Amino acid sequence: MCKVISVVNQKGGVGKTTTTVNVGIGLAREGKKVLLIDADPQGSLTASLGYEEPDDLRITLATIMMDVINEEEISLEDGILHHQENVDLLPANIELSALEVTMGNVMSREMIMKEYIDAIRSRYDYILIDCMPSLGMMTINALVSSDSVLIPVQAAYLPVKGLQQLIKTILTVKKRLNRKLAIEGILLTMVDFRTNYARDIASRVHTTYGSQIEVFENVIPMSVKAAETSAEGKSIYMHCPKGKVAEAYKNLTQEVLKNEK
Ligand SMILES: Nc1ncnc2c1ncn2[C@@H]1O[C@H](COP(=O)(O)OP(=O)(O)OP(=O)(O)O)[C@@H](O)[C@H]1O
Ligand SMILES: [Mg+2]
Repeated sequence: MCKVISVVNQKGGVGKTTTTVNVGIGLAREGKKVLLIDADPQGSLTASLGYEEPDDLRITLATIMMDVINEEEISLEDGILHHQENVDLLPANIELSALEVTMGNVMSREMIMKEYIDAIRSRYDYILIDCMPSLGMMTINALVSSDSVLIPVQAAYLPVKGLQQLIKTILTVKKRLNRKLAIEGILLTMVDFRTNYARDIASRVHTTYGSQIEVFENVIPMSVKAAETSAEGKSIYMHCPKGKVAEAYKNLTQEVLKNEK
């Protein structure tokens, strides 16, 4: 059985892409068959897996979704790239933003990505979708396609308001479009444990959301090593295998594995 997880937060720069890469490759290292989908026109996931010029790619998520809209036959191999660390990638580039505009007039526009994912999901154990920093139609499509949502939150401050908006959107999608949608958990990223401030925030997340929503036990420490990986085109496990970020993502991967399918 395949589990589809969207990595979502409408706030930018909170670690969505870094988490998608390192949980995705973490799951692959545990023997799981993994597909990563870039659902951000910035193409950061695509670039951080080593495809430095996403705009040069011919087939991307946008092409596939356009084919779904036009009811064209899709070959499931189309557009899938194979990364050296044993994950597959469906890339994205700037064309995705044009598609988001086009989708405005399409019938059942929230269900386009789901149609594709439902067709391909039997080939994988996990599909992770790296969402863009907005709650627009592309992110709604990802939520509709998913079994659960992983929410990275930057621990530098607690954006309570932003999180409430996000949780409201998730609950609306759950009510109207995707009954089975669950919240995988809130993940604290870029945590600096040298400051008490970070500890405060960690405990505030637990008190504000802990009972209602799972907060992952593992948090991701702030480290320049994490920032370097995106430029290297590989995971933290290859870039700095003995570091604390690799250890944190490894433990987080175990938590994800433990969560029921
Ligand atoms: N644990 C960490 N410690 C230090 N820097 C990090 C860490 N995780 C990610 N970064 C860096 O912070 C920046 C933002 O991370 P990332 O791209 O993963 O966020 P994002 O939420 O996907 O951003 P966007 O909203 O633009 O898609 C990147 O430069 C990344 O390399
Ligand atoms: Mg990103």
